[in-house]
Amino acid sequence: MHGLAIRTRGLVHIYHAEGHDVAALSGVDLDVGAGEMVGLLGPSGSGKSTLMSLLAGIFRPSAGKVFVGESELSTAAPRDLDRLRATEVGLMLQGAGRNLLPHATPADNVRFAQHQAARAGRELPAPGDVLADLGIAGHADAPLEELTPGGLQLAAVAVAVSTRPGLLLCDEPTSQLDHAARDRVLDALARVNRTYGTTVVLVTHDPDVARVLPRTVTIRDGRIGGEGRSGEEYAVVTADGFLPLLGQVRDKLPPGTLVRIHEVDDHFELRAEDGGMGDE
Ligand SMILES: Nc1ncnc2c1ncn2[C@@H]1O[C@H](COP(=O)(O)OP(=O)(O)OP(=O)(O)O)[C@@H](O)[C@H]1O
Repeated sequence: MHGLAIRTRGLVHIYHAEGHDVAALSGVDLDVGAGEMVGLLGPSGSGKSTLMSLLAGIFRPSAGKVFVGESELSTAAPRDLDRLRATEVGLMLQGAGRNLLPHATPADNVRFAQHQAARAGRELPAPGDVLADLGIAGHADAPLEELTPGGLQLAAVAVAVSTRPGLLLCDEPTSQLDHAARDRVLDALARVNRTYGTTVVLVTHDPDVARVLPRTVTIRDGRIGGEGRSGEEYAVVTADGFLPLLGQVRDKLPPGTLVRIHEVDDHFELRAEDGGMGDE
């Protein structure tokens, strides 16, 4: 068991686009325990892919800190980031094809993905074993054209876990798959998580996927807007003491509304000053 924990503090990322800057993340405090499996949800453009890139050490944050295991990625030397990506962090980009060499078999793809880690002296599993874990050993030496969309996605997972990383990051691993293929890919990710203790973070837009994940984190406007536990939604108090409003409550408490929070016995009541609208 060798999962890596994630910790971000005050994470900010600004893209310097032509003529204007875009704040993609504006203060993300996220803790993921070693060996957790977490879904990252949120509307399009909310900052999910940016967060994944920062966790993978592809970008450096404009401000704030990112810890993956013992490594602090925002200040790590480029060669340490290279080494981490080659060995300890598996990244699966959106769309199976972006993760695979088109003219190589699944086994060759896994071998190729292991190359840098082998040079770094990491002990590596046999490509056949990696593919067997994902249930596609039978296609190890088949041309990629012979694989179904679900099979291709599993081959992409195999590439991402070819070095038995401590952290696996997957950007929409189940999009564009039918339900049976989606469930096979989800099962495979859950098996990797269970068997090797790999920490898994996956971006999804699919409510059915979100429902079966033990934990989800929703990004809204570049911040953590809520968390889910087995389908139940919660707001999360930020490190600096802010509490975002979720869903309908947000419509009922427009900006500028004055609220008081009362502690009553074993719970809190939130009372708006304009006549009780939005009680509780
Ligand atoms: N290279 C870039 N240059 C400028 N702005 C960017 C760049 N990449 C992303 N953005 C902007 O940053 C914000 C966050 O984008 P990001 O791709 O992280 O969101 P997302 O939640 O992953 O969206 P989606 O679900 O559509 O993939 C958006 O406003 C987006 O337009």
